[in-house]
Amino acid sequence: MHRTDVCSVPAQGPTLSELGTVQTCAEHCPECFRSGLFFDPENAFGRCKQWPAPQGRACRRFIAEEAAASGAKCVLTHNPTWIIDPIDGTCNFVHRFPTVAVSIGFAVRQELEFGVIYHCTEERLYTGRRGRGAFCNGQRLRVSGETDLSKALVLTEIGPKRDPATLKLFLSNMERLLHAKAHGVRVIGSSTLALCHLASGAADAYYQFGLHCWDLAAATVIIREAGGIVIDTSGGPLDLMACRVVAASTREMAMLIAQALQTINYGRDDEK
Ligand SMILES: O=P([O-])([O-])O[C@@H]1[C@H](O)[C@H](O)[C@@H](O)[C@H](O)[C@H]1O
Ligand SMILES: [Mg+2]
Repeated sequence: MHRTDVCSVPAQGPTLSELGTVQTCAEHCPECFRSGLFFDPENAFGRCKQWPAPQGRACRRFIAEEAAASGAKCVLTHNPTWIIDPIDGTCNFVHRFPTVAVSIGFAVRQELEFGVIYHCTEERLYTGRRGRGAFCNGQRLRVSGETDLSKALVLTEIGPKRDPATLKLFLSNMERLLHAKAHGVRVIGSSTLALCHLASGAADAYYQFGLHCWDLAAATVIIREAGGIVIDTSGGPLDLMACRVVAASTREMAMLIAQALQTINYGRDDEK
């Protein structure tokens, strides 16, 4: 992915460079940034002095859905890492259901620094940078702040497994939330965009088993910067590689949902 591909996205909001991405890169690794290596995956291997990689391996790394599908390992090291889902909502895309996004997150020292999610059909660019806020086409994002489940719109996604035991757990989790009187439960077919709806206040909570780090990385920064909470389904801190999440507009709401859920085991991204 070249910088110009992202920066030419037709949106009224901040471009990636306006967002501070370029500065982030420059701060983290001035030498690579000056030499232009930062955005060039072809040249990104073993040439960064700021983060010398053992045995000449890449100092800037990429974790991406299609790379993982071709057998690449998902390992989040301390090196600067792009975490990419080139098309989220693939099933929607195939059916021309217009809920499809591109998601790009960036982590340094295992800390999520910024995220960009582009809702292609709506031309909405969601951005978030740690400590600098979250925006959609230039408008500041704020979560709803809802704490009452009976007033909450809760989003989830089905996940890829369709065996009877998994489906039973999935449906039973939804049933538990409906029994707990959630105002509504929705499945829209794109975890990244569902998480953006939470960040914008259009939904109040999200949970899922079976999503991946590339579905979560960018959205996590955007939600946190919009004032929301992103945690593990156990109620503990988020584990980006654990293929599960609860996100909500408040900690209270996140804990209510975490406590209602039965675990569906999808393994870990970094053990596949
Ligand atoms: O395969 P993909 O369309 O990029 O991403 C998937 C979608 O967001 C889907 O709704 C969700 O259930 C999966 O967990 C995601 O991995
Ligand atoms: Mg995806």
